[in-house]
Amino acid sequence: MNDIKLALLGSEGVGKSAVLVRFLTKRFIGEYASNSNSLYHKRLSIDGRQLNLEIFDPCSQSTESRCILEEPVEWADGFIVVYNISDRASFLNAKNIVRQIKEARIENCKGEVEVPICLVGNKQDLCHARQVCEEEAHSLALENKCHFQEVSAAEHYQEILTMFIKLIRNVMDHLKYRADRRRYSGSKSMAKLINNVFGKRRKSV
Ligand SMILES: Nc1nc2c(ncn2[C@@H]2O[C@H](COP(=O)(O)OP(=O)(O)OP(=O)(O)O)[C@@H](O)[C@H]2O)c(=O)[nH]1
Repeated sequence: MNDIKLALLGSEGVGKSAVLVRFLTKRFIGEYASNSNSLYHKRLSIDGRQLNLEIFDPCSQSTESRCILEEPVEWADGFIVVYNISDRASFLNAKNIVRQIKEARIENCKGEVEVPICLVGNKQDLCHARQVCEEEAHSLALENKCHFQEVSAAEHYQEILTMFIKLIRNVMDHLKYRADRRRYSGSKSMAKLINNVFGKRRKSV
């Protein structure tokens, strides 16, 4: 069973919990009384593989909110960065969060730049009050090699499901790539070691 850890990040009130609850329960629940960070668990099967999914949903109002970007960035394998399409400030914050995730990964993971991220424009049903056009968000996603999806947690389930599945597949590929790279560099250093120990001797035989 593979463990996959995801974190939802974004400004207060953009609908992080609503997006997550839609994915987990297929339902939209208008208000959440949560005032603390939450960790959700879900088992699912993708491409014939059993996955153990853990999803971190931080609460913006919590006193622990200062660590919102510090801990999940090290902990998570993939990120869902949410903004509200009718709130430009939340988009600018999302942009900042994407940049911070990338910077933290470069620092913590020896220059690793590729991070599975999905940029999500929520509250698509409020398009009459739109402050962020789809093209602008799409360009931001392209620049940062992120997935991008506009959704409405209030109205639709399918887009949210598709978005999660895409991100999870991306995380699975990424984890496999990292494991292969580790194995390859491990076998390369083993080959070097063997060569150092036996190489010269072999020459002199
Ligand atoms: N119109 C509309 N409202 C939404 C949508 N998603 C969430 N909301 C509303 O936005 C408000 C905030 O939603 P939450 O899911 O609590 O947002 P959050 O980002 O988890 O908030 P914090 O935990 O405080 O950071 C609630 O009143 C939701 O009902 C949506 O797709 N459309």
